Amino acid sequence: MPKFSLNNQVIVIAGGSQGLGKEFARKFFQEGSNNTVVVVSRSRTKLQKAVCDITGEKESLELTNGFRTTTNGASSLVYAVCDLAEYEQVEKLQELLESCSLVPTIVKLCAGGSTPGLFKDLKGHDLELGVKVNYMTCVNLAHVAVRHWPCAHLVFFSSEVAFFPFIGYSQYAPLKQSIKALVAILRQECPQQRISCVYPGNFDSEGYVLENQTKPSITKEIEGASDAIPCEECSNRIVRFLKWGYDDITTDFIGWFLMCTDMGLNKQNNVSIGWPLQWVLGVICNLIVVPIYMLICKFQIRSWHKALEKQA
Ligand SMILES: NC(=O)C1=CN([C@@H]2O[C@H](COP(=O)(O)OP(=O)(O)OC[C@H]3O[C@@H](n4cnc5c(N)ncnc54)[C@H](OP(=O)(O)O)[C@@H]3O)[C@@H](O)[C@H]2O)C=CC1
Ligand SMILES: CCCCCCCCCCCCCCCC(=O)[C@@H](N)CO
Repeated sequence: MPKFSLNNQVIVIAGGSQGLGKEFARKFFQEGSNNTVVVVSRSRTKLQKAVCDITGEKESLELTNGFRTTTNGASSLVYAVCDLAEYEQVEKLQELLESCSLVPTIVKLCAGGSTPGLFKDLKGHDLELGVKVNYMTCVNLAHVAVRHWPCAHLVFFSSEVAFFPFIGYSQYAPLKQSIKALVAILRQECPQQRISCVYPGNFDSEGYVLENQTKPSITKEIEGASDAIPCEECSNRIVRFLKWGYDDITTDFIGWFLMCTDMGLNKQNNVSIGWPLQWVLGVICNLIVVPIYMLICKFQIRSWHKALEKQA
């Protein structure tokens, strides 16, 4: 299994134009050496701005046929426009990388985002976007990676809601649970490949600011246990865990605790921090703490519905 290092890597960052993806790009570019960082997303303008922000240059470089990395040990940062929800576009991206003799050693599958709201209030378009942005981007890129880059370390980004889906996240949580299932299967099918999965709690990104504009108050209330941390802090924690060799990663205490309650058959071939403790704590909590919490939660949701009815 490859050890995680910030040096001498070829890194593809899906969703690298903003938020956590951009923060990872900055880290590899500024803190590491001899890296080739490729940030990938749909929006050319966002990508160009992200690259310029990180390099401090006026111009950004697009990955094109014939691109060659520098040979002086410095890192390069380039962008590639690709809607990762479209399989053909992901294949084109792979061909482009191959034409530049770039074989990724790390793939970060950071694209994702939610439109919180009650299921009945969401538009058909929102539902489709939820599937595409959160799941199709991951499954497409993972497929190309497994076929063409069997030595690459894959880092998936799910969410704490994969352990506990709750009111307001119908457009999002089922897809983050799907990522967890995909990861479990890929670990069995590709034992030679390092496959990590991060289950972040809230962190303060562009996407987080946007989702908060439509987030129902009850959703905010329940997820209050996961205070938003800065992107940089979030990426630092993730890097630390990856360096220690953990492959199931949470970014705050409540996330680690939620994982305890979900240690069943999906926890094979991998370790998370304090996993023996997680098994034991999980058993006890599922017997005692979870039933009490579910009652409290049920009560919170019922009061919220009642208050809403009164308003109407
Ligand atoms: N912020 C939070 O509180 C939490 C976030 N997460 C997860 O962590 C990851 C990073 O989150 P965050 O930084 O907040 O995300 P942001 O919403 O800030 O950024 C999402 C990125 O994904 C890209 N993207 C979206 N759709 C596509 C697509 N079809 N093809 C290619 N790129 C795409 C966007 O770029 P563009 O628009 O240019 O395509 C953008 O760069 C996500 O998977 C998110 O679900 C998990 C738990 C909590
Ligand atoms: C005994 C059990 C106690 C349980 C307490 C429950 C607390 C739940 C906290 C969940 C926080 C979810 C954060 C992720 C949100 C996310 O993914 C979005 N921001 C999307 O971008």
